Amino acid sequence: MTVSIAVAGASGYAGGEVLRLLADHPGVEVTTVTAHSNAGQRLIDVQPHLRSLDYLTFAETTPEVLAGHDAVVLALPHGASGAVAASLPDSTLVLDCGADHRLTSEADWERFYGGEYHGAWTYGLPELLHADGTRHREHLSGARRIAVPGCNVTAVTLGLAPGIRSEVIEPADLTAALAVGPSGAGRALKTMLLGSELMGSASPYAVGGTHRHIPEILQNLRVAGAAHPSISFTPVLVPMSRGILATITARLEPGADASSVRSAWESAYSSEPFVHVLPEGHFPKTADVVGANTALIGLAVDEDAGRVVVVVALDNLVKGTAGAAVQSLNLALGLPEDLGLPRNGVAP
Ligand SMILES: NC(=O)C1=CN([C@@H]2O[C@H](COP(=O)(O)OP(=O)(O)OC[C@H]3O[C@@H](n4cnc5c(N)ncnc54)[C@H](OP(=O)(O)O)[C@@H]3O)[C@@H](O)[C@H]2O)C=CC1
Ligand SMILES: CC(=O)N[C@@H](CCC(=O)OP(=O)(O)O)C(=O)O
Repeated sequence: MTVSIAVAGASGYAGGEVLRLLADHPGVEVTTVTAHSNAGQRLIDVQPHLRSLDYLTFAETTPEVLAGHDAVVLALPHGASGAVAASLPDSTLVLDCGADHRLTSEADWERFYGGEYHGAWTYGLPELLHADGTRHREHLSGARRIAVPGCNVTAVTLGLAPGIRSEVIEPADLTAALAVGPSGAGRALKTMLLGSELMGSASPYAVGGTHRHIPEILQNLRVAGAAHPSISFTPVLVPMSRGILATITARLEPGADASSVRSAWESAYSSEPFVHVLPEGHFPKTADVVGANTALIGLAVDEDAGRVVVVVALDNLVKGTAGAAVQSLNLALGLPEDLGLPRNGVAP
């Protein structure tokens, strides 16, 4: 049976990437796409790279338009998906690429986002290691409401969870500095601004513990077993269209060494199709993962500093959003988890 899907916010970057993956997914058919200012336009006039979807025209994003599908993917700005989702039947699988249903703490929502709190949904990070050794994918089977993680959050969580679960790193005093591409900010970021100010520069933003992904990272680290995690998180916008390179450090627990560190990460991800730990001495680049639903992890122990250094690369629009949405959709519907998901990137 083919699953019928509507994608809301399909004129944006995240929605466009969801469509690129679904277009080649053998188990689904995209029957409806919606937009806001682009409603009424043909999809391929706005997303000209999506040639096989030339039969689609953007409708308005309304509950009526989205009703009647087996699955709905929401790729709307923060605050826009809560009300839309609430009007869809419980039996419809709804995946929200935005933040509206990620945080379990209403206080965190109010502090970092504000506006109406809609409650948390099942979290869409299948590889998330729980403190008891289980994986989060078990919670996704049969789920009908899924909150897709933030892209920076995915990188930092995948980078830290094995060390926390196996108690080789201290969950307080963590640091993460991320080089991020501007596509993470969506299509709304002004093109002229990108050309004149972003190119040729590296620009920090949300410095000093203010980034809205911090509570989501801490929430995940608690799931992995950290009682009181704390992290200093600094993103830096760099001139690459896609990608995140997260450089994360953590203090070694007493008694932990290079061997126990490597074994913690390798055992956590040895069976994962989309998360790979690189051999000793190898570190990932963002260019290695462009277009792929893959996160690559490099590890080192800095003996002098007494810290583990974890470097994670992923494509913010694939493993950081659209790929995570499709992977979660597969699990929710009982399809093979990797169906329709590219493991290989594009190069150069
Ligand atoms: N870009 C990324 O790497 C990631 C994005 N996300 C999340 O995905 C969601 C979409 O982000 P992204 O694609 O980057 O953003 P874009 O700005 O590229 O796209 C936003 C989409 O939402 C539509 N839209 C804009 N305003 C409204 C509104 N008031 N009501 C309904 N629809 C509206 C736009 O329509 P139109 O263009 O026709 O006006 C467009 O389709 C966000 O919640 C974002 O946080 C999550 C992880 C990573
Ligand atoms: C460059 C840039 O601005 N990137 C965004 C990442 C967007 C993302 O992960 O998604 P959500 O907005 O859904 O949380 C940021 O750092 O906030």
